[in-house]
Amino acid sequence: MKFNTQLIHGGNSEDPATGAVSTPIYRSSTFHQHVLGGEPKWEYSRTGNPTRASLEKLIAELEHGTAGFAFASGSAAIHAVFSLFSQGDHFVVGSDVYGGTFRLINKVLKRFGLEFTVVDMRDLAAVENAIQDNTVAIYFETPTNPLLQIADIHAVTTIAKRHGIKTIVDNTFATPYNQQPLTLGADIVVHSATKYLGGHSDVVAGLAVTNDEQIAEQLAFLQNSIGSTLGPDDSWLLQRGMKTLGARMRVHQENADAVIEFLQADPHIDKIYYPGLSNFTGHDVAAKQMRNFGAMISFELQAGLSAKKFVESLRLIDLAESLGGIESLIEVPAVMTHGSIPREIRLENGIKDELIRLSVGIEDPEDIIDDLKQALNNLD
Ligand SMILES: Cc1ncc(COP(=O)(O)O)c(C=O)c1O
Ligand SMILES: N[C@@H](CCSC[C@H](N)C(=O)O)C(=O)O
Repeated sequence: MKFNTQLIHGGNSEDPATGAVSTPIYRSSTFHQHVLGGEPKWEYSRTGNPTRASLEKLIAELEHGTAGFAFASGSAAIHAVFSLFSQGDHFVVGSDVYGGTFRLINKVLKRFGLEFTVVDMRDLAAVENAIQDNTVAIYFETPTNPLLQIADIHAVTTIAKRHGIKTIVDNTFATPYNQQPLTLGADIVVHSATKYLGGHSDVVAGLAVTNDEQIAEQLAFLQNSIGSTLGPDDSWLLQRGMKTLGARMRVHQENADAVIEFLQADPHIDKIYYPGLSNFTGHDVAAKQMRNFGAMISFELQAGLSAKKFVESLRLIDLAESLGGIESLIEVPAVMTHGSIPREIRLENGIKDELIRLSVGIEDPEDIIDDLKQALNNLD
């Protein structure tokens, strides 16, 4: 089955109990057991729920994994994945990951004895040099949030395999439509499904996928033990949204291409961060490992122009945290999504105070561009 067909017919395309074409919402916390001490397929909804199971099967299929796991948020999925490891284990982490992931690492996981070295994932020598005797995994995003940096997944997983350690990739920005890290050697993929997978800014959810049987077994154990599972209503909503991922991504891309062309020509713009630009570091790697470059664009205005005035002047594009929804969203990472990272570390990692991040939606591109144009001209 090809990708778009899989989106629509994957998971449990027909409910085994009723033949329903849309997986029903099994809003039941527990299930009748016919035999005492038997091995029922369904026993309790934290352990397993048929609506969630359909979604978990679908994401496993889309990412070419063997097992998928749905969580109450992307952060919960990431937390469960790090919970696979133990006190004293060391990780190499990409220097540009979502601010909340840094917060989880620095304020929570370190308290439980996990150790981290932060590295620019574009520098493969630095990645290898950061590996220690107690390193167990490399964790990174590509493209990254918010600088759209590109890491060579196959090259990183080759290093990891050479050292007998695991690779974990946050595939939120690319989605399995544009990139499938497990096929490039990664062991675990995580998603904030709140973003492109859900696609309508109406559900908070997280997913993890693996093709390693042992990891799958442990993740099932952790998902049940920690209990941060996705409920049946949100599981249904997420799978419903995912059915149109391919169709949405095609329009997101067309619109992003148009917006890039506009931004490149506008005199108010100083710098654009977008892997589709041929002079952007990592462009060749992105072209090799991604189907297309996606619809996340970051940029900086010319010195002296106010990012605050610009984003507050927009009329159509919403000033809001999050991304990947059908509506265009804009934000200033230093103040909003990455505000939890101390300023000196943020600056060290290249996230300037005035950086602007745009998630290009699927509205008519002329309207998106007209709005950008009027807000930019308002700065004159
Ligand atoms: C790349 C990335 N990973 C993980 C997360 C965490 O996801 P969630 O908000 O669903 O917890 C986010 C945003 O929140 C993100 O942008
Ligand atoms: N205020 C939230 C930040 C949410 S960021 C959401 C998303 N990852 C994005 O990058 O837009 C928090 O403190 O967690």
